[in-house]
Amino acid sequence: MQPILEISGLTKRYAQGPTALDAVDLTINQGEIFALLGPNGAGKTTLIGAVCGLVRPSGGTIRAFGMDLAKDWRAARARIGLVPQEMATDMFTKVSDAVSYSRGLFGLKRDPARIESILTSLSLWDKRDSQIRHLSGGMKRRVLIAKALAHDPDLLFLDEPTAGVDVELRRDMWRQIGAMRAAGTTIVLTTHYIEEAEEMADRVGIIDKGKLLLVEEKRALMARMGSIEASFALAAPMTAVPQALAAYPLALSEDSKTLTYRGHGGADEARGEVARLVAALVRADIAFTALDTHQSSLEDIFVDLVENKS
Ligand SMILES: Nc1ncnc2c1ncn2[C@@H]1O[C@H](COP(=O)(O)OP(=O)(O)OP(=O)(O)O)[C@@H](O)[C@H]1O
Repeated sequence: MQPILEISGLTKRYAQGPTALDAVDLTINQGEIFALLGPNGAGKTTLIGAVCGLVRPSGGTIRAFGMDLAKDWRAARARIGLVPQEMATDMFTKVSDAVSYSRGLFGLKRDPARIESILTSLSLWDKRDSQIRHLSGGMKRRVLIAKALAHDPDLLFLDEPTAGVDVELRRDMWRQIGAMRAAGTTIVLTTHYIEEAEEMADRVGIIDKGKLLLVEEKRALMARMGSIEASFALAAPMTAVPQALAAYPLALSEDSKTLTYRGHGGADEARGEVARLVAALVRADIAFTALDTHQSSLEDIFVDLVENKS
């Protein structure tokens, strides 16, 4: 895959604050959805700000589309879109004017057909003549996305796109983001909703206290660090794990009534292993009355990583 953004040794020390970014190296590939995960204050917004020209780095380099941002700033920035956390637009502006204006900021000609297409794709066309202040919180979020798309960026940053929105709108936003990727846009989003990264990202980066702790394919990460626990409630208590099941990592509870399996791997592997174990129990004539399984999620992995480093 072609790198579209190459960040190297990026450091930001705020004068009156902490080291918000500490020598971050990160490459974003063309066409991917990359989720940057981290707790509050981890440095996510600072990282986006450095790429989008809102934060002046203390050190390091950023190359976008092969251009050094420090030198070819304007040309590189023209191909980058940013959906910020908060709206800085004049609330009295009409939706379509706000989006047109954003396009104009990048020196592009007016293009009413393009604005219509963006507004339609975000279900905002009906609201095109409404002043932004009259829109619901969810609609305002969509306006932020429309404004970021107005100059047809190739690389789009979304800073906490679904913070504080209801579940329905969140799912809708995920669909929208999926559609943008399908249309060829590379997407970097920050989130502290792990479910969001789990649902959408191709790759995940975990940042904490300004340091990038890990960058990995989501599937590989979940397969490498994932785990599964399966507990069998036994029909009859047993005194020890039978020899026939010695090959499985099993533990018997103190009351001898529950047999628990703890294994590692991704969802598919884990399901296969539990299915084999069930067959082995049946062959060994061990009856159980209930089976309870827990598959670790990206959330468990994230908590493990961030807690172990702090
Ligand atoms: N303008 C600033 N001046 C001083 N310190 C700052 C400034 N902006 C951010 N910080 C600090 O830098 C650190 C990183 O902040 P940043 O906003 O990048 O984190 P974040 O991961 O985006 O957090 P959140 O999820 O809460 O938005 C925090 O400790 C924050 O307090």
